[in-house]
Amino acid sequence: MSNGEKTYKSGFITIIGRPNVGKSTFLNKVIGQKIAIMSDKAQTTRNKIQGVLTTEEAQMIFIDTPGIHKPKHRLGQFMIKVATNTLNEVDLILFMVNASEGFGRGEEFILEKLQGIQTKVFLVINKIDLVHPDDLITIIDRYKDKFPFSEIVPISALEGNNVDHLLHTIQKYLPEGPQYYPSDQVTDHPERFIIAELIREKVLQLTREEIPHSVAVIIEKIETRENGTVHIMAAIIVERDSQKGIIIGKQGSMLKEIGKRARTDIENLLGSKVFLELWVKVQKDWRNKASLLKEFGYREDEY
Ligand SMILES: Nc1nc2c(ncn2[C@@H]2O[C@H](COP(=O)(O)OP(=O)(O)OP(=O)(O)O)[C@@H](O)[C@H]2O)c(=O)[nH]1
Repeated sequence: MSNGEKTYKSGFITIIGRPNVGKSTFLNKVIGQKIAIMSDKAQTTRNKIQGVLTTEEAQMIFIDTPGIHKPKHRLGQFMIKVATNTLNEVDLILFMVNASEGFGRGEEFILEKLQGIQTKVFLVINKIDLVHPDDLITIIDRYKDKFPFSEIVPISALEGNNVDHLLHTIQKYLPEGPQYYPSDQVTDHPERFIIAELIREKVLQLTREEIPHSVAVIIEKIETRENGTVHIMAAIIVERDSQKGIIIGKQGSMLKEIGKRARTDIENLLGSKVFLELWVKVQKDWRNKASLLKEFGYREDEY
């Protein structure tokens, strides 16, 4: 464009990294807690959009890359080939690592997957609030030789340090492009997914370390009754009987609390009264049972 006017930029970005490195924290920081629901839009894209950041200069669409984070399970294997396709199709990859943890097999696995990928990769070193600045140099040196990263950006997603700098750097690398989504859209997750995540979040919050992140929530029914109340039936899937006991709690007290807190959030989300029915199901080793993946909503043709 002439007169020095800036052109609009947009692109698809995926954040990869081992569990717990802070991917969700970063996205929440960037996108905020606001969730716009688009219930009438079918989930037809292969990859879930996790959030959209729209500014006057650019639009960044963060998408998930299923299959790259959890190589140990068949769930991962099942989706790994699609992960590779996704990595080649996005405009930028953010490889996030935890500054307070050493380089491990998880990182190595991901770097192997990145070999031969055409897309540019940033190394995002998160949780710098946990390390001494001198150590940061050592961490950077360690990673620098392992992969030709386009940029190395240390941040603290939790405290917000350097997050703006990362966003500016991302913007520099994005191609010229249109604003794909309306400005007020932050995510296109269907309601089902968000509701499941809200329930899962309460399970993890209230049970602290006792229930692993692999706990799944399946929304079995969402129904709007004539009086406008939304009835939701959801199953919390755990792998062990002992975990079921923890989630139910003494005389059902834990499950009741999970339900109460989740209901409040869901009511805020939907803007209507919600009747939430929760139950806990033990499905041993569910992540390794390929036949069950379909039941849990992972369909090969979607990924
Ligand atoms: N000190 C510190 N903690 C952080 C930072 N970012 C994230 N965390 C914490 O690290 C933990 C994991 O963060 P998440 O954002 O859930 O990590 P994730 O990568 O999305 O994890 P998965 O969903 O399991 O893949 C949480 O307890 C966060 O509060 C950071 O910059 N500094």
